[in-house]
Amino acid sequence: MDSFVARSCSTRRCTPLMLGGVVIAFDAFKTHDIDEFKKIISDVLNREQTFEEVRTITFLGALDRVLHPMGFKIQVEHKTFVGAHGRAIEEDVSRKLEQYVSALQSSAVECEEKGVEIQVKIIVGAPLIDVIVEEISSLRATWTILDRKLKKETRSCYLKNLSCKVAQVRDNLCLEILRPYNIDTGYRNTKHKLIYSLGKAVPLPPTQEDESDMTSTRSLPITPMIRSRNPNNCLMAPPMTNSEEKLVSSDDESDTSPHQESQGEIEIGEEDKHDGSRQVENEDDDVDLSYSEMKIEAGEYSSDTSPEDNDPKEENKAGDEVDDEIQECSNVSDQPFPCDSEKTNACLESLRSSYSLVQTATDDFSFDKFLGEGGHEVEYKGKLSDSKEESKAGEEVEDEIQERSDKPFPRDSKKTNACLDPLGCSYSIVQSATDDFSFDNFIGEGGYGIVYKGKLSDGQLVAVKVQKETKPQTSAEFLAEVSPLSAARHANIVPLLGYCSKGNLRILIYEYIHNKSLEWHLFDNAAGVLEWSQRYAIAVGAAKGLRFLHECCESPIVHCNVRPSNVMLTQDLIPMLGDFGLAKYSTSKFDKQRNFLGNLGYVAPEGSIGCVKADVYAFGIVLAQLVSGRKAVDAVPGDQQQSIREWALSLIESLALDDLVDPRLGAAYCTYELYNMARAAYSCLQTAPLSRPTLTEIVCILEGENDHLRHVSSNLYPMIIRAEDCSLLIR
Ligand SMILES: Nc1ncnc2c1ncn2[C@@H]1O[C@H](COP(=O)(O)OP(=O)(O)OP(=O)(O)O)[C@@H](O)[C@H]1O
Repeated sequence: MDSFVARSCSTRRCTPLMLGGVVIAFDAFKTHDIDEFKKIISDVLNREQTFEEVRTITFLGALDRVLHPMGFKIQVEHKTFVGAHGRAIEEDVSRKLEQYVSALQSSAVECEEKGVEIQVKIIVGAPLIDVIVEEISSLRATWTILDRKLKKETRSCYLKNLSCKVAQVRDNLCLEILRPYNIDTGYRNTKHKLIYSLGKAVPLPPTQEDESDMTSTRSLPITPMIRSRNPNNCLMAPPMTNSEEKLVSSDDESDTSPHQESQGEIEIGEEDKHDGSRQVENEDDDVDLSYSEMKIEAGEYSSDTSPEDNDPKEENKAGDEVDDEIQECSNVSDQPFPCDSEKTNACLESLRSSYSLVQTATDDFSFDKFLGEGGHEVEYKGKLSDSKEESKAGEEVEDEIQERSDKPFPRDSKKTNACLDPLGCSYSIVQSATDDFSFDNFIGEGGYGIVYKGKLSDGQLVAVKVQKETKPQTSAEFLAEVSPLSAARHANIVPLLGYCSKGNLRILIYEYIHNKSLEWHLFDNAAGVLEWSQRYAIAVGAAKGLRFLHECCESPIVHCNVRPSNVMLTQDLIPMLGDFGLAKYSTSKFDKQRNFLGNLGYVAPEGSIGCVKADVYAFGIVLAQLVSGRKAVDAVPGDQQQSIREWALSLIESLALDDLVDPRLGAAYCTYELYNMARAAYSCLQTAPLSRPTLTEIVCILEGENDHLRHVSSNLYPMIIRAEDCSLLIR
């Protein structure tokens, strides 16, 4: 052993896996104490007489089943290594590999002194025994050590099929030699049970110098993950074929030492083949782009780090005139709505004028200007006049509305349209904008009110929502309640531009969103079929909007009515959440019952609608609808109704994710995004509210920030939590 060539730390870093040496085979699905593995290493190093000429110790972990992050066990077979299952397998393998590599780093020092390399390889395939034998043959092991947790009854099979020398770990952790000589088994490596593999060398612990290098490249793993690349599946390493063996043997000709590099098996970037010290980032560049987003890099995720990737400069530009609290949100990278555009501000300010202007705009809420009605409001079309005289007259007439001035509108009032009262919206403006709430301007009626389309004097289109019934409250109380809603500005939130009240009438004025609601796009016969990429983008955008309401406003805003009809779409299909925070305004028993029934498919099992976890549940239903194109509650034969939740959860639990997809899409969908959408929906639809994720977590799941799942409740992701909690025990 003393004669072994010492290698420098830098060359160890990126050394491809080596052939030969001692292979320690273990069942990677089971929990292992790393101290046991370290003891095996010490025993091998100390028994030079037995394990002569050892240059490499390979920990070969085999998986014939993996624990899906959703908590199910997946039996691995070739046919399961597709789509969502494939991703789950890949993630599990990556995670395990990183854990073993980092746990074995301290032993790498001991090995380095004796010129021995340690490497870890995780292989996936079934049956376990076949895949292990096949891989040991490919690795050309001189010795195989069978871990004590491999099934004892299979020992004779290993002995029969392995041509190399064989030892085993006994329960007292001592090594026992089973066969100290090679045999010819006639094994020809033709079974190809291996489905997928990933391996890499265990590096020495970083020196101080290395650490400073690493800080400059952020918290990248100490050693790079070496991935096999296959034209058909970039992460899949096929069993070594004869031609690959030849490739290795041709290298052997120039290097007669047993220290051979398996170039045909674990493929890395060209540079790596020549220069082992290549930087990690470059290596990742070699990974197929379609897979790069799913890469898991230990330690890179911080729960403090926002996954948002918006350009902060753009946000700051917009932020000049945005409220302070919105600025705070932009600091955590939530994109504020660019509400300071001149046009928006002018309209916003114009809408803060007196009730009389609304009255004028809608011809005193004439039926002609009636647009539609929600459960809470009636919307009228109104036409605004920008004449100063009219505004003045309106203010004089509507003294009552002056009440509102004791609750100043919390926004910048510098840009006040000269003709309007900056403290609230004039009724006459709304009245005129909606042509006195003319029928022509009626858009529709929802649970809270009737909605009218309106046009302001500067041409801006608005949706005017007139509450159908209101609880007794003063105008001041009303304004105090809605002003936080009007302060909520985000790219995925329908801006509340203004509001006014007259007597019992409560009016909310929103920006008009041109392209109808998600409900229409999913379910109306006149709508075209939304493409998969559009659905996925809508899911992510809507989640960001809801995240903003829950997590970025001064005090959290519970939407209370998350459903496709409240996801409005722009012409570019950007989703905008509307109707948020309104449920509390509904007072009549009839409306409450109507809203409850209307929302039936979206109400969480605990029956609450006024808390963030209830919003999360409803969002899970929306996700399932986006994927499947199904109604929240569908009629099934026999006058029965089936909730989308039951239907979707049973498919997700049986991992039949492809069956979730809207049949109108055929095969035109991305399996990775489907996996993320299903995973997010599954988490949202948990029965226990506390098991449901936060919106930040949902965005991470949707965008494939899988490492973040470890922050989600342990009952959903036991495997991940356990591994994290116990550094020595690896599952
Ligand atoms: N900002 C908006 N821009 C354009 N159309 C809108 C806007 N807000 C609402 N609408 C339309 O007005 C109609 C009524 O909407 P409303 O939100 O009141 O009812 P709903 O969403 O059908 O039910 P619910 O009150 O339960 O949310 C719907 O057709 C909706 O698409």
